[in-house]
Amino acid sequence: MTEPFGTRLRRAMDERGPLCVGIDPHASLLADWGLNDDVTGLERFSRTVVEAVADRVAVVKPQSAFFERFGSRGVAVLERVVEETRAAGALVVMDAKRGDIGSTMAGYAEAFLHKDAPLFSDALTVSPYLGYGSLAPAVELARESGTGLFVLALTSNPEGPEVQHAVRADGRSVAATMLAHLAAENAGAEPLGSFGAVVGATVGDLSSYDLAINGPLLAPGVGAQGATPEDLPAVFGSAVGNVVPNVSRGVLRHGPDIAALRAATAAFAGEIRAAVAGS
Ligand SMILES: O=c1ccn([C@@H]2O[C@H](COP(=O)(O)O)[C@@H](O)[C@H]2O)c(=O)[nH]1
Repeated sequence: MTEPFGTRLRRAMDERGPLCVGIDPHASLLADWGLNDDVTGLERFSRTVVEAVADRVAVVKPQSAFFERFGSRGVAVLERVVEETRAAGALVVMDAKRGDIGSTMAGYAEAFLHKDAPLFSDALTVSPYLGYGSLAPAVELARESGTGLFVLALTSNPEGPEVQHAVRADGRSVAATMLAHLAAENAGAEPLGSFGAVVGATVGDLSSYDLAINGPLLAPGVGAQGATPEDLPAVFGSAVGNVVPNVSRGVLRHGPDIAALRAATAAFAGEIRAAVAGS
């Protein structure tokens, strides 16, 4: 029986620190690395990042969009990235942001969370904006396969609040409702639940939100989007110990040199550790 994702993630965070490095092969980054904007460039880029970081960070988050844009050959590269990352000891959070009616959601869940799937990942980002209940097949399969979900709650982009801050008839915001659903999923889980929220490090004051969901908080926005490791304690308060900060371009812009990628990763990891320890 596979250990639950939350258990595996807690251990990885304790051993390696909480940093998640994102693999986002933007066309502009491929060019900066001297690579062509084609499948060969994609493969060289992403496997270089895996070699540089997957043996030292807790989590790697491939951004599926940048692989899908090359069609089946790009997805084949993504399969190798997942396999090599897991072999090097990091957990893979597949950032594919899937969300659909329940019957179709079952298909997406099979694609990423079934142990025999070519893209089997430790966790998947999902969108609850067809209604949280539409995610039920993914929750069920995640429980069976020892994987996890990260549900978009308070995203890092400036457009998010128009949906996520909207107030429901019961007076709760949409985002607070998602957090409450996650707290219910994770009730009783130890040391950490497997059902996390995506909460951007850029979103500012979260004091009106209950982030105590007993699950991980994936926090994109550090680096290129303007948030810093020092911002984390103020944004996440007492939940900061469960935060998995993601940095993609902030690390990737230092490539293709492996030593430079590792130095940038170590610098972010150190700043995050110091900020969390001092909070
Ligand atoms: O709210 C969200 C949810 C996901 N993301 C993703 O994280 C990375 C951020 O990349 P940076 O280069 O560090 O800005 C990217 O894959 C986004 O799709 C997010 O930014 N915000």
